[in-house]
Amino acid sequence: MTTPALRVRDLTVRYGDVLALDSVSLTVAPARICGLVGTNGSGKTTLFKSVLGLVTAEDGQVDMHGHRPREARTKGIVGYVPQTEQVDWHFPVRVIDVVMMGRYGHMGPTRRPRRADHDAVTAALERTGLTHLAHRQIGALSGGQRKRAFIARAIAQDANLLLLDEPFAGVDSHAQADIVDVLHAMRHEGHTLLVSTHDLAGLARLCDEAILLQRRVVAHGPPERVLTPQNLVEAFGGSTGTVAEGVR
Ligand SMILES: Nc1ncnc2c1ncn2[C@@H]1O[C@H](COP(=O)(O)OP(=O)(O)OP(=O)(O)O)[C@@H](O)[C@H]1O
Repeated sequence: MTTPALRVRDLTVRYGDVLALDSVSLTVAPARICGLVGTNGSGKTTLFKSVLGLVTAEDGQVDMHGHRPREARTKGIVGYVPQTEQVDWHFPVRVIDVVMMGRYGHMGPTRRPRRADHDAVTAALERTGLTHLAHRQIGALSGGQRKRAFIARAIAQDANLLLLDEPFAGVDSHAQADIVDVLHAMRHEGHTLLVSTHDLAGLARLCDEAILLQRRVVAHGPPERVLTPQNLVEAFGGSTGTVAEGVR
């Protein structure tokens, strides 16, 4: 059996009295796109933070090809595309500098870019259609362009496992289709992608598999088997009719 790109076992995370993840176990095989869906507060970001080693688990284990989260993050084995709403856009930095940040794990402590780093940044800007905006301040981009800049950073990083937090939020349908193409190309090259999204209707187009999270894993498998009315009611509440409407 192939070694999973990501293995999470019995992961429990609490913030004080709040139980954010309750004994979550899952594995994702290499070169797969796995959608992560659930209500607000269902633990998606907490799962990402756990995989990145940014929160301390009460119990359980995460590993990526034998690497523990913190090590995987510092070695650039796992990469993260944040919700762009969480970023300080007044920070005076150009698009090309943001994308170069993806190369830090490949550089020595001096962080002096070499030829391979410049080449990787150029290629990532091209892949995301941002070459003409490379020298613009990141704060002067549109929402969709900002997302693409962070995806370009992740491409330049060349991480084995990539976590994308809501890459489609606030992005028009044209730009969404461009992002989906880039993500499919990354999967084709062997990257594994875990993508949190509220876009249930677009899940089957994007993903090979999906995880429905509600503090614990409600269902995990092919999107059409995960998004059943019963599972959706369990995760989102409401009646089967109203929830199922949302994914048509
Ligand atoms: N730093 C924190 N301190 C206390 N509680 C927290 C903290 N971060 C998250 N929580 C709580 O943990 C639970 C899971 O939050 P999390 O951010 O992981 O959910 P989410 O699925 O990413 O939500 P959303 O879709 O709104 O981004 C929520 O109840 C949230 O209020």
